[in-house]
Parts: sequence; structure tokens; C-alpha cells
Amino acid sequence: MSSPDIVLGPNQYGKAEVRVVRVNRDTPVHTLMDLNVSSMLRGDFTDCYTEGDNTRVIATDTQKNTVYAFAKEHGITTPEQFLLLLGRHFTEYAEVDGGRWTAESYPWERIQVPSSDGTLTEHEHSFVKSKQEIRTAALTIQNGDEHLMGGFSDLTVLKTTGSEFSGYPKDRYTTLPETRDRVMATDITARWLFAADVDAQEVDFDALYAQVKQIVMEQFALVHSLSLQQTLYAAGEAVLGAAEQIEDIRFVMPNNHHYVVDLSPFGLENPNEVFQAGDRPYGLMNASVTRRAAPERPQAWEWIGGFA
Ligand SMILES: O=c1[nH]c(=O)c2[nH]c(=O)[nH]c2[nH]1
Repeated sequence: MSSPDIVLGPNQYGKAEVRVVRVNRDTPVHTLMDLNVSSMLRGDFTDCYTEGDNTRVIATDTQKNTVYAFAKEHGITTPEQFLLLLGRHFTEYAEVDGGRWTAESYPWERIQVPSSDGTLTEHEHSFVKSKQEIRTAALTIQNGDEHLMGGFSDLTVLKTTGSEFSGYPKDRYTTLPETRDRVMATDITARWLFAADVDAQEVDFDALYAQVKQIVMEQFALVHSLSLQQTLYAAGEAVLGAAEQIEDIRFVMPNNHHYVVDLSPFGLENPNEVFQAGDRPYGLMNASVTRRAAPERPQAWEWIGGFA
């Protein structure tokens, strides 16, 4: 029996984590795109939930098949472009008002092999997975508006000096000693939102991706850090300063603590040379760095896990 006091809240449904590998073999030098794509549809699917009526439900299996068919028909140039193809396709259905399409892109590099003169060259069709970070993209379509994001997750960085933490309030539970020199390490996850008026045909998403990643790493290295929060902000500010297409960049940065091991029981000094790499707990910074004039676009960020 359904109760008149209970209603269906916000909902979306689709196929999660469609693993698609697209090989381009048009020339002997093959290229490879390796994606994990999720497609989530939004619209009035109330009757499906409350009545078991599937007449409006685009099967998740169909969504999965569409990913594979589009990979063949259109190829995969960039994760962002591929999501735009999918999102625009699914929102053509009368039943679909909008949705969220996301992709992780796993980087592969060419294996280096000796050429006839002994120097190393890139092999035409053999690859090694490069594990530095995972590139991400997300597209949300709602009320006819497109919200497109680039990003990456788990870019692990560490600096052995040039980081301090002091000046914080002390209460009776504070035991952390102030430090002028510490190891700082984090796994950077970032997502950046393209301005609504950006023409996706005009953006070189690969070049922009490389630029953002480089800027974030550079800031981590070059800023003398008074806190991980300050480093985060500096990275965001530098990205917005360099890439006018981006209006908001958000970060998730755990503070991967490195504890100086007390070697005094062994009669040894330890001037920041031997550390215990902490696991849990860890500090965690979530922040958005945005242009003051940027419009509020909460739809872009809703249900994107971990981002403030
Ligand atoms: O960079 C830091 N920010 C903090 O907020 C914090 N808190 C803490 O205990 N260590 C650190 N480090």
C-alpha cells in the first residue's frame, strides 16, 4: 500500500562504470583511450519507483550499449567531448530532462624500445599504464543548461621541506608541536568547472588538462607553504589566473602526515630525516576557488562526491 504521506525525493538512475577501451588503428601507430563512463538520467521517473511502470525507463543496458556504439561511431577524442556526445544524445529522449555523465580516463604511455641506432623510441602499438593520476570529466545537464567539468584524482605529491605549520590556537587538547620545517604530502583531487558560455568546440581539452596539472604541481613545489590550505588556494588562484575558460576549481586534499620518528631511545638524532608515513587519520581540506563574478551553479556540484 502506498502512503500519501511519503513521496519520492530527488533521483537519478543509469549505468555506472562502463569500461570502454577504444583503439584507433587507422594508421600503424595505434592510439588508445581507456575510459570508465557512467551515465545517469534524470526526469520524471516517479511511476517506475512507485508503480513499477517502466514505460518511460531507458534501460541502463541501453545506456551501456550507447557508450560502446558511440565509441565506435564517433571515436573518443577527449573525455569531455565524449560526455557531451552522450549527454546531448540522451537528453533528446522525451523522457529525459537531464542527467549526469562522468568519466575516468586511465593514462597509457607508449613502451620505449630500442631502434636500429640503439636509441629508445616509442612503440607503435604497445603501452604501459601510467599511474600518476586519473583524469576525470563530468557533465551535468539540467533545465537545458550544460555544466562541464574537467579534473583529476589522486595526483600524489610530496615536498621534503618548504612547508611549515604554526600559529594555530592551543587548547588543553593541543599536543601538536609547531613546526617551521616539515614534509608535506597529499593526493590531489581537483575538478574545474568551465564557464557556461565556453564553446566546447573551441577548447583544446587535452592541452588545458596538461596546463592545469602542471600549474597545480608547480604551485605545490614553489609556494613556501604555511598550511596545506594556503597551498590549495595558491594552486586554485594560479589556475584561474591562467585559464579564462575555467570559473571555479575545487580540491580535495588529504594531508598525508609524515611523523618524525623519535630515535632518541637509540641515542640518535633525527633532524627531519626518518619519518613514519601516516595512514589514518589524516587532515582533509575541501575548498572551492572561484571567480567573484561567477554565477552560482549548484547543480554542477550536487552529488559529486567529496566536493564542498
Ligand atoms: O596544513 C595543515 N593544516 C591544518 O589545518 C593542520 N592541522 C594540523 O594538525 N596540521 C595541519 N596542517
